Amino acid sequence: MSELYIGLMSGTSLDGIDAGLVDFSDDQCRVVDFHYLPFSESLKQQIRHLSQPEQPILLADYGSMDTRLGRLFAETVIALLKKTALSAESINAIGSHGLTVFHAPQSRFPFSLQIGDPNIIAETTGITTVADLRRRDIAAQGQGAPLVPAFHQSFFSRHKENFCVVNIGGIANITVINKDCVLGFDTGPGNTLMDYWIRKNLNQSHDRNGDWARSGTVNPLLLAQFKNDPYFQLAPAKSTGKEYFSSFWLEHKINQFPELPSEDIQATLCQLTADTITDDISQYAADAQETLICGGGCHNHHLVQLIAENLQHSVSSTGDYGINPDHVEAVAFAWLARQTLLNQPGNLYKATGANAPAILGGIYPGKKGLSGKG
Ligand SMILES: Nc1ncnc2c1ncn2[C@@H]1O[C@H](COP(=O)(O)OP(=O)(O)OP(=O)(O)O)[C@@H](O)[C@H]1O
Ligand SMILES: CC(=O)N[C@H]1[C@@H]2OC[C@@H](O2)[C@@H](O)[C@@H]1O[C@H](C)C(=O)O
Repeated sequence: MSELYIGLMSGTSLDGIDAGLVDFSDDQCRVVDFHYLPFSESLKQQIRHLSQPEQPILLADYGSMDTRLGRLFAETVIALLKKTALSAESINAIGSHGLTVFHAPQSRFPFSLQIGDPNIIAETTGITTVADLRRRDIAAQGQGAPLVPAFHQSFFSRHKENFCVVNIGGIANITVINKDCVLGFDTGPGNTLMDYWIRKNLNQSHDRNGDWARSGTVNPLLLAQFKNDPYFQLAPAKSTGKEYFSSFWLEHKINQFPELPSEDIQATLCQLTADTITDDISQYAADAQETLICGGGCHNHHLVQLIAENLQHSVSSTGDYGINPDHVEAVAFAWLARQTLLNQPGNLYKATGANAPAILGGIYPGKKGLSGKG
């Protein structure tokens, strides 16, 4: 008998919505189907505007975007179900990450804000929806992020021991798994700064295969200036976001390099992402035997090559261990919803820095309430 969950993820790259339908029966994790709904350019711009730390925003814009994204998340689920010909009744629950508009775990009143109203998802699809998955961990003094390390441990440690998983989305995060401990934290920028820079200079959404970065030359002075940022020196637990590694961050750092060709800046940003990931692997996972990569950055061949050059051990894709690298985050949120409905903790509290394991999220019942599927 199948045990079906849907994971919904929209990450810091603001590219669109990932929806994964996952079967967890027999303690397995099988991706049955996947659907991706890309955001239009104008929607991306409006979301970017909402998550600019320096700009005032209207509460009305915030509220209507919460509704608009809730509807888009629901639409994505319906499109996914249509593909599979499965009914809403056959799905146990949806785990919805929402879209992070601001992450401030270190502020005086720490918070992490995800939007995409889960009431609308549950009402429209009829499926019980688990959402708001970060704030319970923050309430327990944690960072509220990253949350995927618990899933990485649960799934990938069946196949391996002594390894790292690196997710390279807008922000990059790492999970270190060995016999003695499991660690997980954000290493810093993944693709977000490279995406910004190529959008500004070449009007492209991302640096396809890393070809533009490869065409430039790394500037060692600028690289040192980037790496000088205090975030990289912080000990875990730590997490960050694109409100910190922002266009302002980059523009401020490159101010002193007005003559530098734009492709050299891209090359230096790519090196920064690679080096900060591998410096953390060397520091926190010195005896790891393999690094598995997932997230959109795995398609940036130049970046993956730089990572592999920096490491002494092999670098592979999570696809080699059963999960397509573009699916891992959505699958993890399906798993987190299941954890919550099973009354199990979802946070790896030593990774997030919380003071205890926590059952994460709010539950928005589907058409059948909480007693049955859907
Ligand atoms: N072919 C490609 N070549 C280079 N980079 C790519 C390619 N395809 C995707 N990417 C990069 O991957 C990014 C999307 O990655 P992903 O979907 O994992 O991010 P996310 O889930 O939004 O982020 P996060 O994990 O931080 O929440 C794109 O913005 C782009 O920078
Ligand atoms: C606040 C927030 O949305 N953080 C994201 C982001 O994207 C990557 C990294 O920064 C990670 O900390 C997290 O996402 C993954 C899914 C996580 O929580 O594990």
